[in-house]
Amino acid sequence: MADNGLLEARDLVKTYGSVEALRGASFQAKPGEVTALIGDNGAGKSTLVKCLSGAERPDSGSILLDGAEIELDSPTAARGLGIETVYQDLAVAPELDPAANLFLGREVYRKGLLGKLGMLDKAEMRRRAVEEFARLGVTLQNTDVPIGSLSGGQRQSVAVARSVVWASKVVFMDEPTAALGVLQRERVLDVVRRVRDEGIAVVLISHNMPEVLSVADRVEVLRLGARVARFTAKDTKLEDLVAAMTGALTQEEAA
Ligand SMILES: Nc1ncnc2c1ncn2[C@@H]1O[C@H](COP(=O)(O)OP(=O)(O)OP(=O)(O)O)[C@@H](O)[C@H]1O
Repeated sequence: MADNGLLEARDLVKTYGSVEALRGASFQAKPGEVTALIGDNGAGKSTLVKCLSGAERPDSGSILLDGAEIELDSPTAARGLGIETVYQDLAVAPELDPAANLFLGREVYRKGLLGKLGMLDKAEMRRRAVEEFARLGVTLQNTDVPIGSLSGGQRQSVAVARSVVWASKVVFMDEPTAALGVLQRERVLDVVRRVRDEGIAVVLISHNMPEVLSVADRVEVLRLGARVARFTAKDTKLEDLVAAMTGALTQEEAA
């Protein structure tokens, strides 16, 4: 459980050749809140998330966790600080069962002879997976089958759970409900809410504005590589979000 985890980006600049993907972008994600990161296509959302999850290095600007400046030179470094990312493209291994997916890359081994790593401890992984799925409210029809045979919503819930289980501070979710039906979408959003309620800072990247307003506590808007507006979701209408995304409404000076 996290009781801290304020993540901040200050004035991030990132260029790809002649393209300025981020032009002094700032951002804040607070513990125990869902912060939606929205913006039109090409606004810089993915680039910002990549910088904040260690997949890209900004050219300039600073990143702070709990008020202290941090260097994120790899996704492993970010994970080491409790920052996890759920990608849009469902990073699960379809041929493995849900428990094995939860522990993918972080497998539990039994102690072998002379302290060497022994066999995979499947029973322990399964026990912990059942516990974690219950905690996060992930209900699976069958936990003994390859995840590829589950529904899209169940697969996505496992993908979300997999990052969340290891995240102690911040989780980025890039369009976690894209391509899901209405009921499946609700199930994934319930998992998102539970994670938030455990005190993690959840960052939701979404193009679905009704979904943003139903699940987010705060909304930060990027436009042309800079933050242009911030909203408290409960006081905000869909039109306000659209106005900020298109540039009709500007609260903050773009860098
Ligand atoms: N690896 C790259 N090489 C060159 N240009 C890039 C690269 N990544 C992003 N860009 C450019 O940077 C800008 C911001 O892209 P980014 O993907 O961050 O936006 P986005 O807000 O996530 O958009 P979308 O909603 O369409 O996914 C775009 O103009 C994009 O073409």
